Amino acid sequence: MEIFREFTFEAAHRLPNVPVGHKCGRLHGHSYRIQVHVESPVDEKTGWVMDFGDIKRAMVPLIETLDHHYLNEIKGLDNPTSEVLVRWVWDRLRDELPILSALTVRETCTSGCTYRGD
Ligand SMILES: Nc1nc2c(c(=O)[nH]1)N=C([C@H](O)[C@H](O)COP(=O)(O)OP(=O)(O)OP(=O)(O)O)CN2
Ligand SMILES: [Zn+2]
Repeated sequence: MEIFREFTFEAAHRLPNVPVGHKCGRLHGHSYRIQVHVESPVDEKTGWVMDFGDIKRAMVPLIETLDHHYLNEIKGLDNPTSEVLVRWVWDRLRDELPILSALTVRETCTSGCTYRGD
């Protein structure tokens, strides 16, 4: 079974590689949302895949690195598209959460990116 927990953070960014005049080349910010999905059989005794609190504990250091920061200044995020950001989070979370199955990053209510490690 797959469960998820959602996190939010606020951050500024600009996309340095977009065509001249593209709005995303200008400094702007988003209220990002990240869904962290984990998948494994439901444990018979606990009745859960894993404690939601343990997902939170794994994510907190990453959220602290991202929240209210200028993403372009963070190592590995010099071109902070949703696609780059979702891989950046995956690479830092996978060791803490071996049953990580998917990550969805939303920049806006209508735009986002899902990564399953492939
Ligand atoms: N594939 C991607 N395309 C875009 C990304 C991205 O990370 N990956 N990022 C952006 C910008 O960051 C932009 O701020 C968000 O894009 P968009 O959905 O266009 O935002 P709007 O809310 O302004 O959408 P409108 O429908 O134009 O109001 C752009 N593209
Ligand atoms: Zn943006």
